[in-house]
Amino acid sequence: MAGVEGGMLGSCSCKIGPSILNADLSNLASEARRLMDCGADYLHLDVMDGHFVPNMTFGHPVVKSLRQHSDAFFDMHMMVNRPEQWIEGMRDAGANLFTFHIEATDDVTGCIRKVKESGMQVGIGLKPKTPVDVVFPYVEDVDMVLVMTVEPGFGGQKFMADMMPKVQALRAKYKSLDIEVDGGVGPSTIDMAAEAGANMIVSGTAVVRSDNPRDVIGQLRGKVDEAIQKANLER
Ligand SMILES: O=C(CO)[C@@H](O)[C@H](O)COP(=O)(O)O
Repeated sequence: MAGVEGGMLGSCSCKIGPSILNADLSNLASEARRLMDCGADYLHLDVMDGHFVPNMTFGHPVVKSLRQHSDAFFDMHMMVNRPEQWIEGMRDAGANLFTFHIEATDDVTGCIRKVKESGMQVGIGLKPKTPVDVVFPYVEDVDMVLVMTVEPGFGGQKFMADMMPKVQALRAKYKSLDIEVDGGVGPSTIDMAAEAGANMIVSGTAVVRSDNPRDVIGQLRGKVDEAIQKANLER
């Protein structure tokens, strides 16, 4: 079973992580199995506290239960205020990657350090209105940067193409950084994300509501692999 030691980041290869937000949450274990069996590389688990975002989902007790049924790499997207308070709980629940929002804490450096000390990998997320340069001072210390391509809080929203310059700016500066995009990503928008330089692709509605999630995951992977190959040839 994958625990907090389960490393996956660092190679800047294509990874597809379905978001379970719009899945059947009453059958989380079978949804997790279904998505991993369809070729997902990891699961993106959206934690919302009703304060940082106007929606609520679940916390570490649910993650701990899910861990009993899944070996998947758990990417925790912590849409919560004061993320520090949930580090230990998520680590004990079996989370692998703890991604907090830069807007959610006054102590970004301390939060990064605490996540690392817990043994989990660490990501920093940026809401759409947050400029990308605020994350630059921390990039060398984290495993991944998440560029939100919708306002966090709900699945099924429209992809914000105007977030792509942030991805491009990060990719131009950090060739081997894992860059994740999240929100409205599917077969009709993946080209923009892939060409901008994203390599970790969160896709919720487009995958979980599809009649053929395997095919959607394959399409997303194909576009990202193609863009990575092209970028490597151009270097
Ligand atoms: O974090 C969020 C929303 O806050 C995302 O993970 C979305 O839930 C992704 O779902 P789609 O936009 O792909 O439906």
